[in-house]
Amino acid sequence: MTVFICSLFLPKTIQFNLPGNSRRRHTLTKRQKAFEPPKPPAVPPVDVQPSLFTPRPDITPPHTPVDEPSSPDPFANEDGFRIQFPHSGDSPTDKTKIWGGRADQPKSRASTPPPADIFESSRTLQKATEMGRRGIDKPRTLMRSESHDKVFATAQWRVVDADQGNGGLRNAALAAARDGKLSDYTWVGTLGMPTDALEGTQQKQDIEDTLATEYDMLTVFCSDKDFDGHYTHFCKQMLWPVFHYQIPDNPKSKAYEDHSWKYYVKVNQAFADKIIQNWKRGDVIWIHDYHLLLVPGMIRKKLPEAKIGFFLHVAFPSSEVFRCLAVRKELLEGMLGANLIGFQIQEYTRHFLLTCSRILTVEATPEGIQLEDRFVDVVHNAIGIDPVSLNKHREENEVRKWLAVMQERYQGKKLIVARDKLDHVRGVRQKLLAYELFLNKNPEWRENTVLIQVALSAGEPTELDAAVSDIVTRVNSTWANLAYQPVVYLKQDIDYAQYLALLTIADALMITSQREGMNLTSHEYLFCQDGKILPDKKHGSLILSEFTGTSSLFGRNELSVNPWDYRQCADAIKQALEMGEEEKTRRWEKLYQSVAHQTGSHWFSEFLSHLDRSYEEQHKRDQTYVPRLSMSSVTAKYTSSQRRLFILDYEGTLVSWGPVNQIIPVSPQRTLDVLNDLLLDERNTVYVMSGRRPEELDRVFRRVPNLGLIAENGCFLKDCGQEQWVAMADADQITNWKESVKPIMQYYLERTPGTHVEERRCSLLFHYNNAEDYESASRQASDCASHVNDACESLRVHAVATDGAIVVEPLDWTKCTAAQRVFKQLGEHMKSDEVHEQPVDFLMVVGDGREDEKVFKWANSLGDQNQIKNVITVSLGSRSTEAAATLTQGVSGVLNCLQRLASVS
Ligand SMILES: O=P(O)(O)OC[C@H]1O[C@H](O[C@H]2O[C@H](CO)[C@@H](O)[C@H](O)[C@H]2O)[C@H](O)[C@@H](O)[C@@H]1O
Repeated sequence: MTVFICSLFLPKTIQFNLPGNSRRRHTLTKRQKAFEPPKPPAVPPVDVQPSLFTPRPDITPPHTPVDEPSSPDPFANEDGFRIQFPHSGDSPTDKTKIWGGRADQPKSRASTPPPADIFESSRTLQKATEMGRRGIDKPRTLMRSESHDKVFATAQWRVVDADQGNGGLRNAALAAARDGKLSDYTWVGTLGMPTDALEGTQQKQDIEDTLATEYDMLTVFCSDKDFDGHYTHFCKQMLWPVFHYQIPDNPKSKAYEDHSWKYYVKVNQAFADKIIQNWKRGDVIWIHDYHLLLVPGMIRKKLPEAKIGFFLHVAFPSSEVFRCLAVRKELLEGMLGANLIGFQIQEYTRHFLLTCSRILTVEATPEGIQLEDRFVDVVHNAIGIDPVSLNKHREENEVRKWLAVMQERYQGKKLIVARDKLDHVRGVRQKLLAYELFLNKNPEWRENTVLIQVALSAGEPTELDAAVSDIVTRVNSTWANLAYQPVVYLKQDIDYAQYLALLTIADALMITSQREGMNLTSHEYLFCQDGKILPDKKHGSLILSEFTGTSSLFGRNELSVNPWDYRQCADAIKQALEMGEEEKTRRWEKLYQSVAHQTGSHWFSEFLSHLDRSYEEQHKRDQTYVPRLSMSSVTAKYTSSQRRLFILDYEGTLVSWGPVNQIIPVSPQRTLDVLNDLLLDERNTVYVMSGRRPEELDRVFRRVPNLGLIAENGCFLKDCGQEQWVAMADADQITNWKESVKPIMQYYLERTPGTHVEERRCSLLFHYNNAEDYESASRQASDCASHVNDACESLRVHAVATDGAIVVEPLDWTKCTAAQRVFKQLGEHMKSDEVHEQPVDFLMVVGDGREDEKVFKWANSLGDQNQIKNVITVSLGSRSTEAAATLTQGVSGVLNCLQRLASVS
């Protein structure tokens, strides 16, 4: 059994040894790489603040990017997108490596050809500058042309760690494998670099083979243009902002444009195809994140039996935001191809369930989504870090050396640190403004506090870069002096050793994301603050945005802030720096517990075990798995029992479905005959259950004396042989919620021609089957349902979608509660009877709908607990079911079955 871990980027990629590239670079030892002397930049970088940080002769600070003259953009493709190369925003991966650009990789062909006078070398350097990477050796001048392609087709290459992708996921998988929780696994993903130039070459085949055989990695190749449209445009300009609440009301938002959708589909399809080609029965497929939302559905179409998990690492927004996406249905349907969908925290799970119920008009329960033919489990399970590897790496010499440099450099200063990707979502601008306010308000802290902000480029320079740089300049020019610089702003990444040193020496970490799925930097910070490496620096404070997933795990032991509230953030900085040791330790200990408990390895194995359970459970409910009812077995059980109880659904089971909005005057004679025949045997008790009103059922069954009736899905009960109906539901409660729901329904009614509202005693129905425009009416109906569910949550009612109608009904009285009452009464009735051990020794439940599932479940549990010797639960139709048997011949199959039982003695 193989576990396929599918993420957009493989943990490995390819580094080419290009002619003209310095060979020295490839032969450097790890140590040499870390301490190689810097090459001074040709032009001082514009966006890096002059720093007082004087390097010691044996330690090399990072290279600063080189400013290149601006030139036409050869990376723009025909759709006007710009090729961008992704890079990591979570913690740097835990290997010392060159945080290099892509000088050594093929250029994308997604763009139109560059003007002849543009040399690739300058483009490469510009890319490196943009990407904020470490200095790179200048390759020989290359044109992006056939000859350029040939260079790549023949160049030597090697497999290296990729610096893009999800570091948290990678670390969790490695940790799970190390801990023995994951044995045979194969990664599926792209190389995260342009590959058109390799097309048709032996090189490409060799790379693919090497990754497959030596690294257990399946490479997904897609054209540069598809990748660009998928990642740079659809993922980064549409999904990423919307998933992080950058609402398309903003005139600059691109969320309404969908011309890059086709690239998103293509890349998702390439992933699905790769997995389908390699899948074997019993394999597990686990797909990760918002880049691959369609893959579960695409695989499900081809492999209905596959075990598929999906985990969303980023936030899932409120349904009000998600519904702005033009392809909202397709995205949700894609995700619902999985057996289990995971989110980081409960809030995202709730949003997803509600969004599905609104947009797809499907039934959402707290456990998941009931589709017509399948159930999809939905769960929240937060990712964590890997303390074991973190512990190992922070012991390394490089970390200690950087600590020594920083201790000396920042002696007597309080350090607030941060490392974020520079996009709007991460709230770097808000953080700097809050810091500025803090310095303005607290003169006593000026000259004693330094904010070290590492900012990773998020692609092209934007207005945000300029705005952030302006604030940095303003703060520094206001408060700096010859010996002090209040903000150290590094618009580039740092290596892992520096990162760990930064987290260890900090007095506070400040995260002000406007939204973020989780935030593992804060976990790593807490871990590094245990005082093991620097005993006199420990238990630093954590200032954390309340809009991160992590914040919901930390129980306010962090200094929780709203990043939009600058004053509060500024006060939090002061509080962090002035907090007494005792309070710092108390808070840190609690936070550390969460981090240590919820590790990446734990997350990984938990999800996979949950997927196993969901898959098994869903298969039990699967129509193709649930066996057909065996007539001989049911007959044998029937004849061997003395006290039989039948609970039979009415419409769809004993008669075909009639128009829901019309009163049915009579039942077909055959149904009435079969029921009467069953009741001829006095060992039989028969109840019919329905969503219909009591008076309707009275009319329909007036010629079946001794029949028990359950009306309005359990709100009314009429026992066998009784004249009177018993109201099960609390009348006041019903009146109360109806008062709230009616105006909501009225609102939608007025806006949707051809719909009507039906009032039953205990439920309200919004019928749209005969609407003039069915499509738009069904959207209105979903909105109506979610409106009711939002507004009436506390009133113990819920709105559910049925075929052509929204039904609002109470949560506390169901067909199941009525069936339980019937069973209880029979027990009480028979208490004094010593002949029989069980009040009922045969229970048969037959149904076809959503409301019948609860009755099946309850009945099965009575059988499991041995409270009833023979339990038979039978479902009709094609929905997934809790029933133990199915009948495929519809109503006539049910009537034949009951008739046969009635005819045996
Ligand atoms: O920038 P991308 O390549 O599109 O990827 C998005 C981000 O993915 C990873 O972060 C996400 O997963 C983390 C672990 O579950 C979670 O902590 C974070 O909140 C998510 O956004 C990756 O670590 C980031 O660098 C990427 O930007």
